[in-house]
Amino acid sequence: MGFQHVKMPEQGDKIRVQNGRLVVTDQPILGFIEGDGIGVDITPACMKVWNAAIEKAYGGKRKVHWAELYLGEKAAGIYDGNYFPEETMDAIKDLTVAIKGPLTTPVGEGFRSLNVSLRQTLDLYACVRPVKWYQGVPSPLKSPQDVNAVIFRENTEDVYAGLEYASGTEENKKLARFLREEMGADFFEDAGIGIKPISAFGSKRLVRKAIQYAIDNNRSSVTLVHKGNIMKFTEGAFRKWGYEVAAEEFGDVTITEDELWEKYDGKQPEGKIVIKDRIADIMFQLMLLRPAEFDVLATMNLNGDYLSDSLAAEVGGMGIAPGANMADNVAVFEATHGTAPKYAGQDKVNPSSLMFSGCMMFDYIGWPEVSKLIEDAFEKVVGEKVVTYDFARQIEGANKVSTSGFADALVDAINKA
Ligand SMILES: NC(=O)C1=CN([C@@H]2O[C@H](COP(=O)(O)OP(=O)(O)OC[C@H]3O[C@@H](n4cnc5c(N)ncnc54)[C@H](OP(=O)(O)O)[C@@H]3O)[C@@H](O)[C@H]2O)C=CC1
Ligand SMILES: O=C(O)CCC(=O)C(=O)O
Ligand SMILES: [Mg+2]
Repeated sequence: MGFQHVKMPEQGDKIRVQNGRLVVTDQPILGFIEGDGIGVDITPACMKVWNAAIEKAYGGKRKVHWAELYLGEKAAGIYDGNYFPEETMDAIKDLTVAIKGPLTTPVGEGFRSLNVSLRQTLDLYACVRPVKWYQGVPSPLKSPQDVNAVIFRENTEDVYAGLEYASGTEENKKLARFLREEMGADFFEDAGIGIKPISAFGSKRLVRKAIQYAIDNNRSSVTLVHKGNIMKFTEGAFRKWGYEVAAEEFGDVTITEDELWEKYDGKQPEGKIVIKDRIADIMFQLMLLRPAEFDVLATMNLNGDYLSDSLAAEVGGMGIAPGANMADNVAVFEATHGTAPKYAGQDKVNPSSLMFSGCMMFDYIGWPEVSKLIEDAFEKVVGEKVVTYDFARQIEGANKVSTSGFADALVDAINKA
């Protein structure tokens, strides 16, 4: 495949998918996108840590050949103002696996989110965000070790679908007229209008992936999070479709919460995953007060976006929350946080969110030794109170270091492991 600006490494092999399984050689090519804002700080820092852990784990037998791809401001500089070059999409499809830094989205005006466009263009329908506590990390909870959840957030529809019509525009007036005259709707004259599509197809494939993950990883429950009491035919339908997938496709390994009590007196039977649901507002309280009751969470797009940042706060904050955008055959790993513009270029922020997204990526390609080394090094370094500013402000007597200083401390710990 010929590219205009993307330079594929001279060595290395593209990851392939055969019969639904990844084929990864010892010399894979992985795509990376630096990202806007603090991308310039965290991406090089993470590269150092990832490469050191790979070298340590495999002693030179395995190596990643990195291919830089472009989105956002860096892309605009290279592709004549184009923030979202098509060849980046082609390259990600070609490479199958990539990792990206955060990308800026203007608020209330300007272009649509590049992150959302990426997810929709590549149909990366599941945003997977594990939330767990590491020893030594500061937390506002009394028992942060009880937090061990994995959010499966639908990533392509909901109010993120881009069906939004600004107040005062012709399109808005046309739609408002239709809604009033044909549908009997009533709302203020000058309302901006957004449409929230939630489909059976999108909901079911997301919940299917969440249940499959729970099966593959020995998880005990999948909770469908929704506001179905208010938005009955979108969020309520998500709940209904979620239970349908569980019953129709995983009936032999799942039970509902009602069945748990009616048939098993509340004692979870061996080999069964409990499917339950909670209304979104109470879910935020439950995850603070009784996080141990929750495991895999399946959400629509907006609820999952909110819940991700809220849960991150329970285990150290945005600086440590990893994630992945996944389809069945393509995956783009990324931090949960954004571009934190006020810190851009200051070598200040915590690189751990992107770093742990990388760990998810190495697990995904079948190199778990790499993530194990990084996780162990992280606990060792943080245990010695060597931390970036975000943790330092929550830890008494911390030794505050820069982004690159933290990466260097991790590399040192990895080399000594
Ligand atoms: N996937 C993506 O690419 C995403 C992109 N965005 C985009 O990012 C831009 C900024 O969004 P905003 O809402 O400010 O959210 P951000 O996540 O960028 O930043 C919010 C705050 O979170 C903390 N934070 C974020 N990253 C880190 C880190 N690595 N280490 C330590 N602390 C961190 C900082 O807190 P403090 O101020 O307390 O120090 C920061 O001010 C917007 O354009 C938004 O659209 C947002 C989310 C995801
Ligand atoms: O696309 C964006 O700018 C924000 C996306 C976001 O907040 C997220 O995916 O968590
Ligand atoms: Mg978000």
